[in-house]
Amino acid sequence: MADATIIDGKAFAAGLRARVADGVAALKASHGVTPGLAVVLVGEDAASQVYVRSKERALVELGMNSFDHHEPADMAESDLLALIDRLNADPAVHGILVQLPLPRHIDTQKVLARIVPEKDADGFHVVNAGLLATGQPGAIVPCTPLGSLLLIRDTLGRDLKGKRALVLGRSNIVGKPMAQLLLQADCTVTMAHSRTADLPAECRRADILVAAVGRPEMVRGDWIKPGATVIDVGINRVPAVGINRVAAAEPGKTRLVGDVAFDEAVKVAGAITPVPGGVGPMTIACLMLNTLAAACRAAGAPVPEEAAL
Ligand SMILES: Nc1nc2c(c(=O)[nH]1)N[C@@H](CN(C=O)c1ccc(C(=O)N[C@@H](CCC(=O)O)C(=O)O)cc1)CN2
Repeated sequence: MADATIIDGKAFAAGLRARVADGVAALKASHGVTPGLAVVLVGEDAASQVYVRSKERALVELGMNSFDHHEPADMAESDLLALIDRLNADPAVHGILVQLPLPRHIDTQKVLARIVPEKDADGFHVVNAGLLATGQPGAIVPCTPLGSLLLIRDTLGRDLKGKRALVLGRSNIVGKPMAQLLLQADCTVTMAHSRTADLPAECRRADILVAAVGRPEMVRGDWIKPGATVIDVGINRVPAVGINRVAAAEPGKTRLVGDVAFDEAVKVAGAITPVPGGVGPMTIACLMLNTLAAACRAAGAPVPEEAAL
């Protein structure tokens, strides 16, 4: 059997970003509005700093305003809530993003709930989760599941009716919204997690397998149905030689792996996302899309089709 098609998330994300840039220019021309995203980072988490810088750079590249708020790790929760109140009230801010994880002394749910739902560029607010779960229009969809769906559609076409989909992982920001999106697309959806009985057998039934469990290379090649579409959401940093290998790792050197054992899975799947270069780049591209969509809604302009599920 031929190896799987590699789903090039980096290339798809570049195309999506170009479409967002066109949309931004069109909104400026038609309504005189420049979309703006407030990017809030609390603390010095190294990975978060990298992601936030990428987001701020992307906003500027696409012609949008980036309102950067980099706050100290010991910022009081009440001060963060007050900042969000100010951003909620600022008409130049169409979207608000609070980079996660937040420092432990801050209640994440309380902070996310404070963002007004129409500026919730991440789609994490319970109102947006509720709109998505009840299939109502206007939901802002979380970026990673939205990006994953766009890659699935690009691979399999828009008609996913009757396909068996398995979502491995039940987080509020990936697993649950991903399952809702696939359900809305008329897939038969199973949600699985670390406690699921006979997980390999459950996975083997899936035409579409989305792995978002945060465990390096957990999904093995023989868990995959031949020809399945595999979307690997995991981004795990491991010692350079990797897990499950005998040789010692070079001290200090790391590499990224997904939740799927890629070298095994690529021999069985029909199509698969790599890590890096698969779902990851779609997360930031979809944040740009959600910001444009929020600005369009605020201006009474049509919302880009890819954001209006
Ligand atoms: N408020 C949010 N916080 C977090 C989110 C989120 O969507 N909203 N997601 C993650 C981190 N994240 C964006 O914030 C993110 C993760 C990974 C990538 C990405 O492009 N990954 C690359 C590899 C990058 C590397 O070399 O380290 C890839 O997979 O190709 C982008 C964004 C947690 N927090």
